[in-house]
Amino acid sequence: MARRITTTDETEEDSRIEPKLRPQRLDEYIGQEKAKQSLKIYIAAAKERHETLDHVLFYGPPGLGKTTLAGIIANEMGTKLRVTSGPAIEKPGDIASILKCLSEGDILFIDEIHRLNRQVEEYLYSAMEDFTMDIMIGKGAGARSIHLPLPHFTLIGATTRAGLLSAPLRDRFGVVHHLEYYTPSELQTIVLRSAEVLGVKIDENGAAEIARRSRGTPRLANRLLKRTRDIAQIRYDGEITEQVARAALDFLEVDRSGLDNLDRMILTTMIDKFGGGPVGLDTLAAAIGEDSGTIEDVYEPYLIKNGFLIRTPKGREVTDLAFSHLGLRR
Ligand SMILES: Nc1ncnc2c1ncn2[C@@H]1O[C@H](COP(=O)(O)OP(=O)(O)OP(=O)(O)O)[C@@H](O)[C@H]1O
Ligand SMILES: [Mg+2]
Repeated sequence: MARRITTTDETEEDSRIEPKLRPQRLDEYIGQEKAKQSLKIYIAAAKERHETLDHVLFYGPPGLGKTTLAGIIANEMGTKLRVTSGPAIEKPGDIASILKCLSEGDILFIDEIHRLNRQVEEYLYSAMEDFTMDIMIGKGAGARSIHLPLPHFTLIGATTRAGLLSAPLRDRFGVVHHLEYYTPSELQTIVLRSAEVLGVKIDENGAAEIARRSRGTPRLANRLLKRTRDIAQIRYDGEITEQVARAALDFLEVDRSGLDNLDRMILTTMIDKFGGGPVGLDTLAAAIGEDSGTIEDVYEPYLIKNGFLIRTPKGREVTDLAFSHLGLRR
């Protein structure tokens, strides 16, 4: 299936443009007030004591700003950021060489930290807790383990699902924050800021229209801004007004609630073929030609969160809101 414009996963285009759009300081970071306020305090306190910040874990859906926050923390602490990811660290030797190269106060960012393998994870425990590591020297009968001190560092972990982290690893983070979906008004501010960085002409209402259709996700807001800019430039006079944004987003088939064709297809299939449900997940999957795991993990959460779909013991059911959104009657 073709990639959806509404995906919140990082695309190749996103990774080219995102570094430019990432806020560098806490004060430029919009929304996530709770996380921001507590980080502000912890950072100030650690700096005043000339200590490193406690290990930090961010969890929450893709594209909400976990990587961005890791960079901001390094900037605010005035330290170096070393970036890696769970799947990139294959063996204990890999993590040992990363840890060996850290300097006092450095920040180590491990993205997708739930994907660390068991052995690597166990290795991290002592590094996080007492800033030491045990390494094996030699082989066979002559092998011995030596105990090495490490510099004090801060580990920042990011994951989309905290539930996938083992308890011993989770417990070693002193600061844990869940990132929340953004409100339309926060996203509007983000769109206006990104437009400024990219040199795109846009007015308040144009930004609000993009924000409403961005599924609470800055990554998607930025992507829709870029696509809308292209359409504004070719079909209109370049400036994104509410009317231009509306026309562009309709053209991109992202509707006024942020639903795309696939979302609407799921809802209409449920209505046309199953009278709106309840319908079992597997039956629905077969009807739309997708596997049930993908429906459950990727397609359905946004529909459920926004009240278009509910899960009942008998299966999935569309709501009155879905009927009225599609202009249909029960
Ligand atoms: N609070 C914010 N203010 C402004 N821009 C933001 C904010 N949060 C995220 N962004 C923008 O959204 C984009 C995606 O953010 P980021 O890469 O940090 O998400 P993520 O949570 O790490 O996603 P993933 O789970 O896929 O790694 C970035 O380009 C950044 O510019
Ligand atoms: Mg990230």
